[in-house]
Amino acid sequence: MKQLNGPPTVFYEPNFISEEEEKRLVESIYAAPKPKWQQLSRRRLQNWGGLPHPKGMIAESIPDWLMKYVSLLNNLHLFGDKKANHVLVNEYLPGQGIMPHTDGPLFHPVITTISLGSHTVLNFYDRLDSDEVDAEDSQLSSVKQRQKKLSVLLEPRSLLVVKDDLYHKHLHSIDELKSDEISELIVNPGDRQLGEVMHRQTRISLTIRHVPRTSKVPIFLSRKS
Ligand SMILES: O=C(O)CCC(=O)C(=O)O
Ligand SMILES: [Fe+2]
Repeated sequence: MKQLNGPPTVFYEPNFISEEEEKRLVESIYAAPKPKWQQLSRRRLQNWGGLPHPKGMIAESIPDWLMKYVSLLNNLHLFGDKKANHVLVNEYLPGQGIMPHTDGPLFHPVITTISLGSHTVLNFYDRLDSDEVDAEDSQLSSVKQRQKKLSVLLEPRSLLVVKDDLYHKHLHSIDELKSDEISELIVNPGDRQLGEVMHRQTRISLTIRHVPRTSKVPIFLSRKS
């Protein structure tokens, strides 16, 4: 996997999956029952594998069409001696994004992301001493004063792996834009020219992680479903 021209703890692999695989994944995600979607104010998401919670995640099995990719990453030993057991699906329409945040203590500090349908640009910021890191999925309001440190162009079908320092000491975000301009901050522009503008389409991301605290469903609960 390619190491980027930035901190040593970010890896990027273009065309990690094929167009056919991308198409199948998108179809399966949109075939999920409607209540599987959780609508946020400016994007929507699906949780697979359970709902991460400070008290532990009640593990649910991940369907085969998705488990295929979880196993693929596990077999690459990307999570050290851990195995990924959770997939967060985020859908972003053009103009949608995610505020600067850290993924917090609910996850083992390796984030792997497969992008589908569109490119986007993921930004990283230094964490300030005043930032509360231990807050769950801490969203920070003082965004405006924050300087972007680097950005990564995430192309459709690519895999991104972020870990260790970049996980703990930085925040990440996606700007709420309909298009992105190739800037000097992008560490992997490929053969794109500075100033080139890329228009976003609907993007779906699969964030595949290991949730350390899990518990089994109590028998009386599993019977009810
Ligand atoms: O969509 C992405 O690539 C990033 C998602 C993310 O940062 C998150 O859900 O915590
Ligand atoms: Fe995140």
